[in-house]
Amino acid sequence: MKGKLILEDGSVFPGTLLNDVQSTGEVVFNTGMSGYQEILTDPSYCSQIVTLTYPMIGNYGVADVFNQARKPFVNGFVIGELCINPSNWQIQSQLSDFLTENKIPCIYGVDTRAITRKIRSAGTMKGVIVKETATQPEIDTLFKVPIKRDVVAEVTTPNVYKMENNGPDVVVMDFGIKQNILKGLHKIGCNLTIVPADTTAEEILTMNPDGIFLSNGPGDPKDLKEIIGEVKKLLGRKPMFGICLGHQLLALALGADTYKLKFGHRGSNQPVKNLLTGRVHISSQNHGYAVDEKSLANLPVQVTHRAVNDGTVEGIRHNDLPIFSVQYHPEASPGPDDNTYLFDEFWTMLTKGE
Ligand SMILES: NC(=O)CC[C@H](N)C(=O)O
Repeated sequence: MKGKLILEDGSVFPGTLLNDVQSTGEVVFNTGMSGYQEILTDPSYCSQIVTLTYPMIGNYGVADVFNQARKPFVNGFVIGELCINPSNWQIQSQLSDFLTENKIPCIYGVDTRAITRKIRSAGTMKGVIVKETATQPEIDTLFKVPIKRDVVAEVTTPNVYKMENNGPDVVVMDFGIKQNILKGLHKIGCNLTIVPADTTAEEILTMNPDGIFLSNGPGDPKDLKEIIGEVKKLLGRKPMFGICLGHQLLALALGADTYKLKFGHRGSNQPVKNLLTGRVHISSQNHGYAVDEKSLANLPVQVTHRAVNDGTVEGIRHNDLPIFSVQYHPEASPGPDDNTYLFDEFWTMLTKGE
């Protein structure tokens, strides 16, 4: 069935609908050459319509091992060529079946590079996926659907659970955590207790962990006022490490500010400079917001990492307390493993308290 992606500014990108599902969401692009299943199941994309610049998608199928969450949370998927004869030794099913089973609206055969050029110049915007025959009132109704804001509540774990190990006890605040972050923390030996996003500082401190981890997650960090209040109460009590949304929440709790980037950083080869070592690492990224460097001026916080492409803040560290965080994704999935050294730094903090 023919369909189209329509952006808020009126631009139209025709394609073919994989299934009969229409959608509204914030349209964002990812430049990764592989990793479509990890992108689909990364909870940080909740409520967004994701378009991929790589021209052929689905060529190695899907397999459970790539899932980053219990299900995909994207609101729509816009791709170029949809591969229908995939091959991979781990393959369990076809991407098209995975999308249909999970009711993910998908439009393929679309000029996704044209969408990307549009968003890069005009900025991220709202869009809808509709059938070619949709009437103007139907399109208007879809555009009126607000972009969901209470997204962390949708993706967080409903219950506390554990991933046991012999090392230090770490409480993981789950704002929409990717599986590979849990694997990364577990691999270095951490004994993990994963708690829902609305767990209070008092509840966490009662567990008396050796450290606290703040996860990635969807949405605007400034919408999470209550969580920021709880994170504030945890500062200085335990070593803390934050990734992506967790980094933004730590910064906000420390008194800094965040802002929305024009079109975000989403891809698997984003260069980041470690200002402490001078080395540039290639990183996986997925963020639409960033910490405002000016707002750090009078805080006891230093910028440790910077995006090479646009100079924005990619990592911070507290001058006196064992607290650090990065905006990008050291756990990769998808992307390179250049940055797993950050898990080792957390380990040092947990075991030496510095
Ligand atoms: N991956 C993330 O944790 C993203 C954080 C936040 N939702 C952003 O878009 O900036």
